[in-house]
Amino acid sequence: MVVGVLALQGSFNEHIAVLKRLGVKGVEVRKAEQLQNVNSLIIPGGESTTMAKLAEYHNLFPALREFVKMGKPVWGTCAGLIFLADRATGQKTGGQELVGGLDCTVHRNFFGSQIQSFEADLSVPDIAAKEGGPPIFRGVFIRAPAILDVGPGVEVLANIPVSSDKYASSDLSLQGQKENSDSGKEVIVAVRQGNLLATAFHPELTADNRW
Ligand SMILES: NC(=O)CC[C@H](N)C(=O)O
Repeated sequence: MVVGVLALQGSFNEHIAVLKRLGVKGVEVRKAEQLQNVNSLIIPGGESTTMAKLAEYHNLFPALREFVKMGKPVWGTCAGLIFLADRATGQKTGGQELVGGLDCTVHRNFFGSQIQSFEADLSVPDIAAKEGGPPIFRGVFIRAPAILDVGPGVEVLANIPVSSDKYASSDLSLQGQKENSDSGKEVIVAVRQGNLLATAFHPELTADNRW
């Protein structure tokens, strides 16, 4: 198995290092034709507008869309999640091109600016059931996006509580977002839809390899 890591910008080195740790061959992907030599792909975190500009410059979008459509496994982390989403809000003026394929709406920089980056324990029962280990995963959120809604074919793998002021100032209050058991609100931060996996956080920056 050869895993490609989109290496235009962002945390691609960190993903390659984890793959190495797992004994999996990871290769950097910068050109469309390199996608033909990999079985699956990781789209790393970084800055999605910059990454999209670089992908556009290298004419990568058609090949990336084709890769997703072919049903090959693709995992997007953070900016990579934004790439995979069918719909995005909170974009810079003029928006940005998306690969799409993942039936969800993602909100860029949902939790605020860079200094509002944080770590949080996430409840991950599905991951624990499939991969073993504790039912908790330490999520590293760096100027992270959040998923505001998902289509019926999307499996939610992790949520995070959102404070009521954040909730009131976001698009969420309009969308009847799910309430958690403590009557707080939550947003989605990890999903799976068939061959696509997406996380708003950065598992490659932790020692927990389950994702
Ligand atoms: N860590 C990340 O990938 C952050 C994503 C970034 N805020 C963006 O919108 O592209």
